[in-house]
Amino acid sequence: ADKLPNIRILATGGTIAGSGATSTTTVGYTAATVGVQKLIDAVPEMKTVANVSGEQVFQIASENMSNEHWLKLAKRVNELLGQDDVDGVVITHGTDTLEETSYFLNLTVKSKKPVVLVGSMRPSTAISADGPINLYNAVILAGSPDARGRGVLVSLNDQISAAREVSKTNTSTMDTFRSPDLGMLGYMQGNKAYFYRSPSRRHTADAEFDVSKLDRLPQVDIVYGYANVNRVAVDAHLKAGVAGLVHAGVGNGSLANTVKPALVDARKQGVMVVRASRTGSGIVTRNGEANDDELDFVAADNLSPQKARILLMLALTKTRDSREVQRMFREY
Ligand SMILES: NC(=O)C[C@H](N)C(=O)O
Repeated sequence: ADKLPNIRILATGGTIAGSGATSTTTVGYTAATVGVQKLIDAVPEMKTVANVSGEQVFQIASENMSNEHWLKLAKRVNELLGQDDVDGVVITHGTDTLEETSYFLNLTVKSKKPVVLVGSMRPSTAISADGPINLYNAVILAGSPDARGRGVLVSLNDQISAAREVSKTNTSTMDTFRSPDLGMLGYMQGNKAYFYRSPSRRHTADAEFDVSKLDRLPQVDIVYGYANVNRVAVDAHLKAGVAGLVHAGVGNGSLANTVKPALVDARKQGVMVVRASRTGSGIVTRNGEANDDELDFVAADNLSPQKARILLMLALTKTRDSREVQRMFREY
């Protein structure tokens, strides 16, 4: 067993650690009830592919994920990856915000060692639960030399995806994790990881963000665009003292006449404004549907509003200069 990789499993909750009333309960179950040792014991096959040990970092349904959870997790991952006796980390996580935690770690983990996020769509008590096979594959992936240096990875449903691109796209099917337009990085098949490409934006060891000394992050919120929208939400966030706002606009990040003046007011008060899109794919062009140079706004590139929020929070830990923030949105 000497040559097997040492993989630490950090458990955070979610449906993968959920249980239902019966084996046919696949909705209306309770997330985050099963502890990490039980998750490991359910997949004894892992012992043949890695030396696995577990640790419960917290135990929540991922709709309750917070900045504080992220800081705690990032610090722990960095601590572990700094140890010679840890070759990779697997994080079990609820699927609702899995894409957000992955991108946060993609920007804050300081190592080339593999970090793999995994979840499931069916609770552990269900017929054909997907958690055990997903966990098994995630452990193999985290122990694969080929996974090194590719940024934080997400693996469910026999697929490998990049933290920056992947999103939960369906409320309940097992093929819910997709990277619209850009596609996955590879497959898990026959106990092996197969890669076909790598993310091209900066990440992990090459990222400039450092959360090691932070115990909170700047407040950044999202406001949504839709027909008949008004400025109430922007004003409320402004009043609450937000440091940044991501506008999940229609189309190419368009701003309604009713909302634009509110965002201009926000910017004048020092709030950083990022224009994103609610469409789910594509680039929000700088100076496209709004004159960002003149308004001093930032365009989100092709980051979803929820991922733009994460990059903006981390950007605001380093700068209050909108051009510098725009540079980061080009590079990460
Ligand atoms: N499938 C899941 O994991 C959903 C659950 N609500 C969670 O994100 O924790």
